[in-house]
Amino acid sequence: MPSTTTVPQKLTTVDQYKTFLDKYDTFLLDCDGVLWHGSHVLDGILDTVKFLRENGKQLVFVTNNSTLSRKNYVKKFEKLGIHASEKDIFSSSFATAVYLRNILNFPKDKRVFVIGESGIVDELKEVGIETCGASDTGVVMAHGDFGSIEQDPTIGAVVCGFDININYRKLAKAFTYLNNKEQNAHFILTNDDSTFPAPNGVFPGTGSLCQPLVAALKRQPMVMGKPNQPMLDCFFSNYHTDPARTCMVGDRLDTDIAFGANGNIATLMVLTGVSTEEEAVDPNQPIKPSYIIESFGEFAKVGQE
Ligand SMILES: C[C@H](OP(=O)(O)O)C(=O)O
Ligand SMILES: [Mg+2]
Repeated sequence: MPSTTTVPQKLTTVDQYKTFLDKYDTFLLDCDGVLWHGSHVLDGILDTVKFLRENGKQLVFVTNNSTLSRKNYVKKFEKLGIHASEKDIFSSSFATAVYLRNILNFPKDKRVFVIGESGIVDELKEVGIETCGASDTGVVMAHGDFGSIEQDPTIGAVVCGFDININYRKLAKAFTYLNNKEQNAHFILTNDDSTFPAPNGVFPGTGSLCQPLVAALKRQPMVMGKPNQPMLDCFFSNYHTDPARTCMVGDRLDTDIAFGANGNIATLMVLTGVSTEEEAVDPNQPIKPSYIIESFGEFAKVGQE
């Protein structure tokens, strides 16, 4: 149940895998660091997904990666050999759109300035929210250009997600809108993952990219993704699974495992992403996984017996 167990159980044998799998009907699967690194599917994942589905398990994908919309995630999954439908994919860009529309009731006459990629733009468009800023990609500034950064009263929120082409101009515009106290624009992060795993290591993630704004504004943003309430609400308002037979599978203690703990479901931490086994068993670690396994692809061995 809640992932604050004192000692996580390390799964290492096929018998232990079987016993574990028999306990759960639904698996919430993190993507980066569990299923893949970028566009490189990890060993055993395709066979594991096939085996679990053949045995009636429900797989739902929950990713803090805001760079794609759910529609484009479906295409990514298909390209990588995994069938997935939009309703089974919860991305932080989707959670952001749901939050702006349903919780903030975002005004029709306002726009969102985006530091981020198409995932945010497309998901906000899906709920009828106009965006700007994404087109600033590649637009560099010269020291004489500060005059081109002007107030914009139509901006009701700044949303910051992973933006591989983040630049000073985007930060200067976002700062200008957020620093205008009368405008009172919302400051929203799709997720605050400090890093993300790529095939050749970890790199700065959204939580690191937005720090210039946090420092300049002396203001903390609202964060949508795991382990926070907007992503929890997004999943649990769409899926009514039995918490006792639902397990979150992730590679990060501070997002995935904390998300499972906040949702009062069991958690399985894999060692193919960011967090390490040493961190997970550290007595000072506040949130511990229920279980640990080398990789999610290990479960393919149950099907190969
Ligand atoms: C952003 C990305 O999200 P995930 O798919 O792991 O939630 C990551 O930080 O690894
Ligand atoms: Mg991950």
